[in-house]
Amino acid sequence: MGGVIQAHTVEQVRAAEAELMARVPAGTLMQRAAYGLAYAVVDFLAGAYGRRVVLLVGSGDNGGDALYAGAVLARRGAYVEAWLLSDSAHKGGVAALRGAGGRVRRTEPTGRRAPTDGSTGSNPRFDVVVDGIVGIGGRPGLREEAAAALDRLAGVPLVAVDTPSGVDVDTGETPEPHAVADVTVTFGTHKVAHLVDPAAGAAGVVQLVDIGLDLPPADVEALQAEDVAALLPRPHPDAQKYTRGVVGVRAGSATYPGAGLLSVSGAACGLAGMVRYVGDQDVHDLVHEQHPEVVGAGRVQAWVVGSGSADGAEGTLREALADDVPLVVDADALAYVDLAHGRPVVLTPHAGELATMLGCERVEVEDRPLHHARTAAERYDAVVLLKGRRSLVAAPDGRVRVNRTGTPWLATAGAGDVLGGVIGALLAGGLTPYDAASAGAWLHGAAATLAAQDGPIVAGDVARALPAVAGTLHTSPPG
Ligand SMILES: NC(=O)C1=CN([C@@H]2O[C@H](COP(=O)(O)OP(=O)(O)OC[C@H]3O[C@@H](n4cnc5c(N)ncnc54)[C@H](O)[C@@H]3O)[C@@H](O)[C@H]2O)[C@@H](O)CC1
Ligand SMILES: [K+]
Repeated sequence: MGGVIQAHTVEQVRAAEAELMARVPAGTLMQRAAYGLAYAVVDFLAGAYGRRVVLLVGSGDNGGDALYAGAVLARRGAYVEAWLLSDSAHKGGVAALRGAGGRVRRTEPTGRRAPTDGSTGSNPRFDVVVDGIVGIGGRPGLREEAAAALDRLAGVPLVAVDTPSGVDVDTGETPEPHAVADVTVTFGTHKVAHLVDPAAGAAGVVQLVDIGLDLPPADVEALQAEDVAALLPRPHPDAQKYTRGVVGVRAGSATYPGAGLLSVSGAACGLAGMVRYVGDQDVHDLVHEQHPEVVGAGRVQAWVVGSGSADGAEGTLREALADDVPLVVDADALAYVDLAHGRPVVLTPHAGELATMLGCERVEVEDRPLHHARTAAERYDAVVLLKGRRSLVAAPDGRVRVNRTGTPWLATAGAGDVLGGVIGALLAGGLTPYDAASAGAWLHGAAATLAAQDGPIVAGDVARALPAVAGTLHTSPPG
């Protein structure tokens, strides 16, 4: 697929690096990385001359990248000071920085303060910290010296080399202290920690420097607009409403009528040929007021079940399962998800609901979202969309798509109901559960961002913005 962002594991990166290193002169990859890093820092600082740069340097090649980049910056007129956080540091890098006029200092032993200008609080001395403490060779967490140096430099913008030091690169978990970057400059490919929260939240803006690696397909990826555009169903020139797919909604109840209405609003985004609503008569009337095109019971190609279904969730799910079609199972119906075993299903829990499904605490899901989304997808043999800042769509075979669209304004009541509806429309349009969930999450986040341009939003605004977002993806019929 066109622009899809792939995130590889450390093992995959190491293998690709070894293969490439065998074919190019020694040091080539590090030079490519260092130049890419140096120019990203120049870009970040809008220049090099006269800028003050501090490098935090660990014992490995991540520190080597920082030192060589520091040499480039020093040659371009920056004041560059390296703080070596360990007894050993990349020798060639240290020599290069010294040769370019940079300063190299060993930090005080563990527990003592890092070298400073004597000032306290923020560090007006430096314009940027380059975090070369650890990269893909690091264990999660920071040694005391590294943590102390970061504390000392708190408030200074930080550019991370390859990854923010201290995060778990392959899982995106952040169990220990770690660096928090404004920009992360990574090499060869994205790593899982750049896409998956909570680590992604510590990576800032991620810039990729191509160093020529040849990589296999990744298990973790993020769709871009062009990928979503390629997935969306388009009406065939001789389409009629039934061939475009009919999505049915069984959601809402006398207690929660709005959930039914919002699920329908998402389903009525225009990407399916028809929307049916089956449920409480009062909800039906409410739906009709706002969506006169919605019809009642009949054949569907996909069901959306569970939002606001309250006590009726189990019965509603059983009724939907009587039709042999794909389903979106949300909210109250998630408690009965075993009934849907073996069916093509998208489950759409938030962290609390997933915790209940897996018999663990919500905080465990929030700390390890990738692990728990994958576990649930395997256990329930279903596509699991774990909702969050970076929603994850996990397939039973271990593949995961991370959604990067959206806005904090999307944290609003009923937004999840709209999401279920959109995914249902895409299922009815013939997408696989994995594609429907990931494209639906992308559209939903993008619609929220569009709607929030004019100020705070409610869930209905997200639904209303969906057709415009689909329009930006050129979903007009062919011909
Ligand atoms: N291998 C390659 O071909 C390339 C590697 N590059 C750079 O090299 C990095 C990987 O280098 P390395 O394999 O040397 O590993 P790192 O530099 O990431 O870290 C390993 C070193 O850090 C120490 N360490 C591990 N965990 C730590 C912790 N929590 N706190 C403090 N120290 C810790 C280890 O003792 C080890 O010496 C990449 O992230 C990238 O920045 C780039 O130069 C591009 C090419
Ligand atoms: K780093």
